[in-house]
Amino acid sequence: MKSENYILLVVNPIAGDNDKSSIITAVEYEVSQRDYKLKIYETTGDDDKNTIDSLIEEYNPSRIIVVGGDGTISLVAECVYEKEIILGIIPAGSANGMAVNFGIPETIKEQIAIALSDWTLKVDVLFINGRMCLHIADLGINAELVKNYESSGVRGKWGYFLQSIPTLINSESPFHFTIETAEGMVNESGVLLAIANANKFGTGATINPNGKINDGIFEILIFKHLDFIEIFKTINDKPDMSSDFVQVISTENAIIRSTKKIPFQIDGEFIGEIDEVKVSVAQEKLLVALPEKFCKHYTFQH
Ligand SMILES: Nc1ncnc2c1ncn2[C@@H]1O[C@H](COP(=O)(O)OP(=O)(O)OP(=O)(O)O)[C@@H](O)[C@H]1O
Repeated sequence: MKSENYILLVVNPIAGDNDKSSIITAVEYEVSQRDYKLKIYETTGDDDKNTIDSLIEEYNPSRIIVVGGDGTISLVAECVYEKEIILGIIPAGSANGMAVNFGIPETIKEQIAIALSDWTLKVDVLFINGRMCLHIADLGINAELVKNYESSGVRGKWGYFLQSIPTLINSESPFHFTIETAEGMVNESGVLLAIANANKFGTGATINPNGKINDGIFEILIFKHLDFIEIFKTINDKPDMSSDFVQVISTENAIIRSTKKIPFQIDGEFIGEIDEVKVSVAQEKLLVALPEKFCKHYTFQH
């Protein structure tokens, strides 16, 4: 193990379809101004988790900064889970839902300053059918959108939007769900069941305004019908949380069953069609460098 103070920079060269060299140069400069050494690792898409685990063993970094999309952030989150290694995020993917949710600003300069700062927060993570979820998973129409978007070949928010109209028209919704928690059993039909650790979709739409990222609970939201006016309001940050539009269950553990297999996504990655989901929360297990305002907000609420 190396004795110097290292930061590991994990770069996904294909994320978001854009060149990362100016970001790497800017990070190199900022790190050189501090008392750190930098080790850069470019992901290959093949066995990256094992390689990053070995680099952690070898370099003992105090911080890992990710330049990539939600998929790369999740990958590194698995590597630093329950460790005292700070995760820094420089969003460079196609949708960047986690960065939106963490209130990370748009400019690279600010993003680097935050990724290197001492403002950190320990956040909850969810485990859903054994997979880590930092942000939001869902069953139903949004997962169908993610699936159609991934297979469309059109990247970015525009591609996501283009897919939404045929998906909404062709969907087999409503779906029928049974939700089992320590509090009891709930039966409900809806077009979308979201499992939310946080409160925004990758598109920026607020679906869970009361969600807190470090409270040791998660929310299950069953949207009963997706009417276009309500979707529009939700995207504009004024969600209708009335009970005829959405039912909300807050809990620590749940088993969700559906009468038929339906599309399922975690953190923007389409997983498959399933009819049973087991969810639990692990409180404050991931140490993330976040904007000062965001950290203060959650520290004082907690
Ligand atoms: N060098 C590489 N070549 C090809 N694929 C790679 C490489 N490095 C990582 N990947 C793949 O990139 C994906 C993660 O991309 P990430 O989510 O970070 O960015 P993204 O642009 O938002 O992508 P997506 O739109 O697919 O979510 C993983 O599927 C991973 O296997």
